[in-house]
Amino acid sequence: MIEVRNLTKTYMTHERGHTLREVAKNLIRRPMKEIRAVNDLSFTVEQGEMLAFLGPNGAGKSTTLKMLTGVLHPTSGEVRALGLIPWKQRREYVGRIGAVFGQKSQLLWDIPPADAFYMNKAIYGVPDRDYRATLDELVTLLDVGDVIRKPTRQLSLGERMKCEFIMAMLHRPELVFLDEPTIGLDMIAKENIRGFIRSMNRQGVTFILTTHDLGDVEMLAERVMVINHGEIVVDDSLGGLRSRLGDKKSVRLTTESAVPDIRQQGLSIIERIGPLEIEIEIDISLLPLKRFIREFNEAYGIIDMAIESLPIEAIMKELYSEGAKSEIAASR
Ligand SMILES: Nc1ncnc2c1ncn2[C@@H]1O[C@H](COP(=O)(O)OP(=O)(O)OP(=O)(O)O)[C@@H](O)[C@H]1O
Repeated sequence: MIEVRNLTKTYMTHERGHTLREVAKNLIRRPMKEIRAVNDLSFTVEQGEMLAFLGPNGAGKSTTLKMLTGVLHPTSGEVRALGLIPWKQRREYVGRIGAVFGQKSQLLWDIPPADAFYMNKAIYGVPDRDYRATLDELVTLLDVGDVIRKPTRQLSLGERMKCEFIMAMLHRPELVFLDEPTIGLDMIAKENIRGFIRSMNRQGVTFILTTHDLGDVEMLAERVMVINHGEIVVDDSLGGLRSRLGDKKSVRLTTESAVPDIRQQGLSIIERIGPLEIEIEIDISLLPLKRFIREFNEAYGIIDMAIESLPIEAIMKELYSEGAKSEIAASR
């Protein structure tokens, strides 16, 4: 469905300088600096996949998505999506893809979503019967029968996001790009939107999701691609990602005597919750749980304990930090 080969994008910007002297000098000379936002990306996405495309701020996600949607020309490399070259066959391509940006609205502020939907019908040339059938299905799925007739400015964020999804799906796109689709939503609204995305995915729609909300990733994605400094750091299933970084557990303990600042292989203190309460991270490949519990019980007397797999946040923190690349490469 999508084939990306050696995709690279460099931006040329003016160097400003750090000191006042440099800034003044650079105002006259205007030296240029090259920023390699995306560096030699190659990957494929199959039809029906749900790919989370992640990375820290400035990693190159938006730049990649802009090239995949055809808004931006690459400096070099190739993209073939739905059999088309996005930035060359843009008209045909746009008719087959959809996009939802949590921070940008496609609706019009003063008119009801129902009218904006009708405008999109005309823009995409959706036949009457298809339009009515799709609208009915989406409105029922998202439960927005009354909502779509109110002016957009009167809608809650959750209601507006549901309408943004209808707007993006009315022409039945095969491939949909989502950028922070649940940003700012409460838990119920997030779950509604995630449920909708899942049901569209079950119907065969391919999704590429960019988000900083790891709840979206855990609830939606099967495959996770992490980029940093414009390069792929990881491309794996969510389960594979967890095991790749070692079998880490978070242990919350209440003890009879305070646990001191200890240094032990496979163990690190995450947080001191109270004088006798502590959260510890354990890599059980280095420090088996049984041994940890025995030693801690003997030394500090365990009163209460809760063990959980390390949340995906912790895994992402490692991947987003400098040096993540070498760590992943070493674990391969
Ligand atoms: N138009 C531009 N001109 C110059 N540099 C740019 C431009 N757009 C992006 N960049 C730079 O390219 C790099 C990648 O930016 P990009 O917006 O793709 O990152 P991102 O992963 O989407 O980040 P975020 O999560 O913050 O949105 C950054 O260093 C950014 O400053």
